[in-house]
Amino acid sequence: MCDIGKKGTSIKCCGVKEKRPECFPIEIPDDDPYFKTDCLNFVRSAEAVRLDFSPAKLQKLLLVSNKPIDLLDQPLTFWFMLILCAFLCSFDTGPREQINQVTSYIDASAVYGSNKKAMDELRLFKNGLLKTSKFEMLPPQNNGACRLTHKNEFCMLAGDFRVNVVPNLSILHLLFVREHNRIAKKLGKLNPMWNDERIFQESRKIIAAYIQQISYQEYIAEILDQETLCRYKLRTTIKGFNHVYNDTINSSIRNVFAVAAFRFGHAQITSSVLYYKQNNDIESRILEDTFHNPHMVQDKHGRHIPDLGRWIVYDKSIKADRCMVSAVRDKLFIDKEKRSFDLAALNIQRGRDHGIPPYVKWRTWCGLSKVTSFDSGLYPLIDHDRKTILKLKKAYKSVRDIDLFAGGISEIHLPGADVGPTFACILGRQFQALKEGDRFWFEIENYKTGFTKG
Ligand code: HEM
Ligand SMILES: [Ca+2]
Repeated sequence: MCDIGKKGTSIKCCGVKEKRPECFPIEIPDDDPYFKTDCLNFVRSAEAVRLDFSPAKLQKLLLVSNKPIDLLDQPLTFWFMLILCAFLCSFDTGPREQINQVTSYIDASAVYGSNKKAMDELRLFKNGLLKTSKFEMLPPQNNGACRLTHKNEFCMLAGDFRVNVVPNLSILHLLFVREHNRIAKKLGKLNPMWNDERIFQESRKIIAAYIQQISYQEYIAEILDQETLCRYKLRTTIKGFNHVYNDTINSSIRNVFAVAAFRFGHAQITSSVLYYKQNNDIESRILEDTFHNPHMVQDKHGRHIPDLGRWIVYDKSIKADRCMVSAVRDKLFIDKEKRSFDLAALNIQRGRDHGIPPYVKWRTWCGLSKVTSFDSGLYPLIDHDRKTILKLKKAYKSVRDIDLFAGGISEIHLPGADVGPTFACILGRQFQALKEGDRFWFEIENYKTGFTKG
């Protein structure tokens, strides 16, 4: 999300005389249990042009005084003018769209960056290695926005700009950088004729395959139920090839996936970050102290990294229900002046910023039962418990107003899943597109871009 103004300064939308067009601040009601101010800063996502060549749009262009033109009877210049016009006209029409900052494909872009320039900055250009700093840590970045509380600590650089948000995220970035370098060293030894470029790309191919396999077989298989996994063909093969690629599938990230469904993980965030020590001792820090603070990772030259790793491996994640911990609901990115954000509110407002249709519309899109009322009549809410329905009724005047994030996160989970039916459908469809529309998917047989039979 872009909230950078001129010369890299943040855009202020609260307490300013003249609001900029990018501003869409959240009004805070007087009875808010935490916030004492009346305004929460919110900057709209950068807008993009939507090139609209839909049949409806073209038909509109072809109508002259409400009479359709005979298409078969037109000279070549007409077609040229038509295409030019469609292109130019689309610049100022159509709904507002947003821009992606990272590649949609599950291509290890969090490790290597989303473009060549970013990748080159991360490479050592020697023996296929990625850059690290002293004690095999991530390399430093100069203009990162970190809260440095201890001497000699630094903001870290990785393939994704969110690397410093919380320590448990930072160590996952680090894990894959170290693994890349471990593989690169092995490949270099096994293939003395390979140059830096070949070792680097082959190692990258392996890391990307690891991440695809872990995402589908370990993660998605855990968060979704068997039926959804089957319906959207999300399982990967254990052995051999799987020719899943379909060049008609659009693998980009659906707006609804990014602004609502995949944010279900925000309800799994815990209030503390823990060290699970080797001697079974547990140490914890409150989450809000760890935002953008590399201390837990870099303390004692990274001695606690395995302790953080043990925590994320051994501890069960919490249920993704409608409750979010105070550390992100009240104290997200809290600063010295005690200014903070509310992640649930940001999610809902981001949905409105991007113009996402409401909860009930997504149910229809997913082929789920119609909803026309909260708890009465022919089509009431059927995937929420009684207490939640009452809460939704209190918050929204009409059932048609329920924002997708609010309606989706509070659904009763499908058996064996971490989400309810609406989010399961949106996640399932997105993950299917990310797999079947990926020419470099790791299960595809291709001697250059894929793997040989093992
Ligand atoms: C402590 C952990 C986390 C923090 C502090 C955090 C914070 C944030 C923030 C501040 C945003 C931008 C909100 C906005 O302005 O719209 C965001 C976006 C998002 N988050 Fe999280 N998040 C965390 C964990 C997670 C997890 C575990 C998941 C999913 C499993 C997740 C999924 C997403 C998604 C999909 C977006 C939208 C990204 C985009 O459109 O570019 N987050 N998160
Ligand atoms: Ca990517």
